[in-house]
Amino acid sequence: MGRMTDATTNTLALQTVREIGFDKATATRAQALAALTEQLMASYSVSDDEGPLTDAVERFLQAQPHLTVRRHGDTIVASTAFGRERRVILAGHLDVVPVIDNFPPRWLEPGDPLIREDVAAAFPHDRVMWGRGATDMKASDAVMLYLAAVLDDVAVRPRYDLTYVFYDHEEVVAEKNGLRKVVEAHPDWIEGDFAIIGEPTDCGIEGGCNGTMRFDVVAHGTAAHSARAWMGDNAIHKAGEILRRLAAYEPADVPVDGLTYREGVNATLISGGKGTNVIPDECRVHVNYRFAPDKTLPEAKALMMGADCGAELGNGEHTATGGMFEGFGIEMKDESPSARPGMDSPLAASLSRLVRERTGREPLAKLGWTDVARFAILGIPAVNLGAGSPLLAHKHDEQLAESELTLMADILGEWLVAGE
Ligand SMILES: N[C@@H](CCC[C@H](NC(=O)CCC(=O)O)C(=O)O)C(=O)O
Repeated sequence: MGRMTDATTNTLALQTVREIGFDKATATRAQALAALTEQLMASYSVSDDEGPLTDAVERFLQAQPHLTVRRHGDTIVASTAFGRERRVILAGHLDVVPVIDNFPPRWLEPGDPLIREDVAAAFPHDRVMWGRGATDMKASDAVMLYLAAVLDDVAVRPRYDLTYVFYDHEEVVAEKNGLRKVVEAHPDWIEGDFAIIGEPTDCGIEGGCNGTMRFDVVAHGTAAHSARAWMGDNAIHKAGEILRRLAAYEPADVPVDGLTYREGVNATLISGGKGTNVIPDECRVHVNYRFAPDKTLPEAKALMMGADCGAELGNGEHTATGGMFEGFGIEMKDESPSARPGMDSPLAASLSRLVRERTGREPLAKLGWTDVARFAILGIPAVNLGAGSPLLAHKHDEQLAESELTLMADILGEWLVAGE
């Protein structure tokens, strides 16, 4: 499913950087942010391989005397105890999607042909960090680690107590999500009045998030020799109807509480066939549905496969009784709810005001799925605010202009110190 061979993965994992840090006495803020970003990016951490990076993050946070550091699996939770009335959570995931010739990372100097035109146009004088995780979301992790080190209540006195969460397995099936596991095992570690998730937003605010569900749509047939095809029934040909329905789908823009969420239904993987001269008896189209926060998970499911999924066919498969894939087999793989924008909470509103002052940007809708949805379920208002363009997340040429690091550090540093 898009993963590299073990040999390639192992070679890349061996190149990983194992220590992160900067010299507090001598590094400027820009140097510290650049160093942390470089080290995080050079630490190979595709989902399932976050261990070495988690160890390095844990050591870095343990070296900060004002933090209490706890670990559950490959998730680190580091908290202050400044005695403030309210607590803000800063959360970032450490995993990245699989690399595609974009690891190890490197800095590109202005004028380098690998710098995208849109990035060069927006940041003509910047160095650019190129490689997997530049936007999703090691740049933001670097900024949050920097803040964790410097907001110590001695040199800088934050308005809030702070909890930093660096977690594993965000990019994959929900049951593996490290934040979910910590919330279940240690709910008292994740208490707070507001949360900021560093998913990429170009240093603007992105409110709420689309929900996501992934499932296989299955066409069945009968195997036979391809020289005697009439003895079988070709499942790959039948899957043409699944692709036709997908191609006919028109993405919808859905306004929710002032933000506009774009929905989507897309095939992301396809498989079928057992031999080059065998009529295939099964074809699976893996479908990803992104749905706006005006819909609950059951409502979204009903649109894809009917309100009641029909009889279990075995191996977890059901027949869709309605919706877009009516008549085909459905095997659910993963589902995560959407979250409404929540921009009316006082802390979200004040952060949003500061972002507007500093960048001129109005809040937008988060189109990917993020853990703001988890915080919403916990009753903790949350927004996405991170360095790097969300439009570049998961792309081969993922990249980040260096000044986004200082802009994010400026915004968060100022807001956490000045407060509401
Ligand atoms: N369980 C889900 C997890 C998918 C999470 C992933 N999130 C992002 O890429 C956020 C980046 C952004 O939009 O800023 C996603 O939305 O695919 C699954 O496995 O699908």
